[in-house]
Amino acid sequence: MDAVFEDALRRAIGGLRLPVGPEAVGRLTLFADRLLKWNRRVNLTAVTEPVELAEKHFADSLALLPHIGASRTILDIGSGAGLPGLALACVRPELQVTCCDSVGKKVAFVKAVAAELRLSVRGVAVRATGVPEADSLPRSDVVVSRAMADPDRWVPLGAKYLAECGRLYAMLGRGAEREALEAVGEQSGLELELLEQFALPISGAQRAIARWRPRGERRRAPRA
Ligand SMILES: C[S@@+](CC[C@H](N)C(=O)[O-])C[C@H]1O[C@@H](n2cnc3c(N)ncnc32)[C@H](O)[C@@H]1O
Repeated sequence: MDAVFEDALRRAIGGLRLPVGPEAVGRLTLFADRLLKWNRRVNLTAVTEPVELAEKHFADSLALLPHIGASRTILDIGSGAGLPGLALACVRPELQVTCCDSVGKKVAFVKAVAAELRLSVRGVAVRATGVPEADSLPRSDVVVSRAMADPDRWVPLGAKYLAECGRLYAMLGRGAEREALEAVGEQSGLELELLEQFALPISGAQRAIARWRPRGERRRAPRA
């Protein structure tokens, strides 16, 4: 992977004030290098321009870091080539991360990079159906999807995988409407706890992170 990617990644991480050390930048750069190499024979991503890849995929995925606190387990449903799950594990190797996707070749890629980096990331090739045991997917402290489905479809599905005191996240593009996110949460017994709208620092592209908690749970510093 070239220096252009690494420089853009550092700039984007700095602009978002994310806690990412030099060793993690090294792991993320290796991840990006393998992504572009695999992408020549297996279609994993449409974004191959280094600055765009660094900012719009990698740094954007890492925007979840300040929110996950002391959580120990993360389930990324529809992780594709490992975003955000594998990227988060590059920065927080102590996390137990499960990346799931219905496309086997994407999961094969995640498994190969996780093995090379010796990260505790489990790849599961399955179409998540909302039944954790049947899907062989763990209930987790953080259940997240990025660009996987509209909140209307994601929230009722993702809610089924929450561990006790867990938090459900959606990583969204522009156009996240608070009222709609509140309503979709209510239908699944959840309460919208956070909606953070932000701009990526290089392109100015708009992003949002939404977080729901089980309704009625006492407000506290979340584990997630
Ligand atoms: C647009 S891609 C996003 C990939 C990745 N999260 C990212 O941000 O680059 C959506 C992915 O979700 C996967 N997907 C959609 N529905 C799924 C389901 N029910 N279970 C598992 N994977 C699913 C698709 O196979 C696809 O790889």
